[in-house]
Amino acid sequence: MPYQTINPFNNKLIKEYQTHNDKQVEQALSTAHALYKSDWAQGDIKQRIKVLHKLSELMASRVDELAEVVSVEMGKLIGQSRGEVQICADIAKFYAENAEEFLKPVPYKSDLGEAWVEHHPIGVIMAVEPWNFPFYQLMRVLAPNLASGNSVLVKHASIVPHCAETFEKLVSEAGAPKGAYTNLFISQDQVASIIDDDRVQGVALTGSEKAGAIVAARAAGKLKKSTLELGGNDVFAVLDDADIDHAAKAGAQARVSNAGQVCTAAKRFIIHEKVADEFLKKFTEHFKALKIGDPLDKSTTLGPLSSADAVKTLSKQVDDAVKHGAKLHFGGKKVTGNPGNFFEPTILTHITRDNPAYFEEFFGPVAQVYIVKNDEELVKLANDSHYGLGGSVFTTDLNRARKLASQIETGMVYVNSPTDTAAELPFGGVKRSGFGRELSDLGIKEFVNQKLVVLAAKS
Ligand SMILES: NC(=O)C1=CN([C@@H]2O[C@H](COP(=O)(O)OP(=O)(O)OC[C@H]3O[C@@H](n4cnc5c(N)ncnc54)[C@H](O)[C@@H]3O)[C@@H](O)[C@H]2O)C=CC1
Ligand SMILES: CCCCCC(=O)O
Repeated sequence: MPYQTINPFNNKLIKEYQTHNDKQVEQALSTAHALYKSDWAQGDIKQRIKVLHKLSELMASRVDELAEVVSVEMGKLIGQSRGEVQICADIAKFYAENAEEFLKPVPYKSDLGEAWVEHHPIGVIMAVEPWNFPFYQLMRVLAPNLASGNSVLVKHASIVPHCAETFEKLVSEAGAPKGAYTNLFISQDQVASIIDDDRVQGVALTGSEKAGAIVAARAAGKLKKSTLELGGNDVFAVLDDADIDHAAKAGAQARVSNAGQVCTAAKRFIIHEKVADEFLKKFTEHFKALKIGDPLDKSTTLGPLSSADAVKTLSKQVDDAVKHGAKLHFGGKKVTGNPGNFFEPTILTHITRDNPAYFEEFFGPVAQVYIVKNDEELVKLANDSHYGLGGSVFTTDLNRARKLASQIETGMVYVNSPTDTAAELPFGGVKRSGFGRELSDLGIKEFVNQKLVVLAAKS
């Protein structure tokens, strides 16, 4: 698959990038491994933290320039792209300020003697990343691993090569030595060969279930650990005591942000029957008010999908859902008369469990609305999913919210807010949404050797 920059707003090809051959891959792997063996990785963490501080400063000082690269290449609204660049700067700064603390030796009380756990890098990590947050997904894997001393090789999605190349240049400009972070324009087969190589000790993937299953199986076959952050079908639950104006506005935004192409987007809206009519009316009003257009235009509130294929997939999913009995409450079609990859904001209701849509993730501005009688029905419906990534509960009763948050089978639950992300908070899911955690203290320990040392009490 070629690495191409095609602007989703008008489908114009901007640039095609040269792929890397096997000789170049070997060179990258050899350089990354040699760096892992060097004082850079094995020595004082301070030299690595200095690079993360610089990387954070570089990104924070170039928000507008970098945001435009994102919006032109994958269609994100310019304001949201700025937010993505800023959180990347925040993540680099977070690990610069906290990695030393996270990785310091941890003492253990034992009768066997003085005991502690040290944290050591394990080698070269292969990262496979998607297009939907083209800088954030890279920073999420680079920052903790650069801090711990692992070298990172990255295969980015084939539709965001300019983002991939730009990020690699930023890491180098921040002072990282060659081999610390290497972007590879390579094939899926080349990814498999890299995973097989003994110098690679871990694999991190964000993307689809299909890709995750293939890549994690390859890693497991070579007894290597992987972390997976995959699809989601997150609930947005609105209880009978919720602030409906707030929930309707937050819900619409949570569904259409990044044109709905977010693994933790609100996708299944589960509404208490007492407030269903009011919520649906207000939610629909917000969808009606959306303005499609150029992601670079600040007045645009709904951008294009990342590719023409993404529109085709979403359109077929909506048509199939209706064929199987779903009601099209609003929208439902590709936007015509426009060269861009635009799909109407859409609301589907009356989806029964035998409708394929019931279990499907819609990676676009398509909301599924369900109505329940009580909290018990809500939890049953919420957990009746192959996925388990994030979720939100809107209510004014926080005790009720705490109980529901504990009962919903996902990796993350937000109360009175859409699912979000921050450097200091773990991110990840369960079931077919994957395993492992990124960010926070959990993210930096996924690919370190947590080595026990014991000074025996009795010789
Ligand atoms: N969890 C998340 O944040 C994301 C989830 N997705 C899910 O993935 C679906 C498709 O989006 P895509 O970007 O096409 O996801 P994808 O899973 O096809 O691609 C993600 C990354 O994995 C790579 N990849 C795919 N198959 C591979 C293989 N066999 N071996 C090695 N690398 C492989 C891709 O080239 C890309 O770099 C979306 O509809 C959504 O369900 C997509 C983007 C982000
Ligand atoms: C702002 C939320 C980030 C979600 C990243 C993802 O879709 O994998």
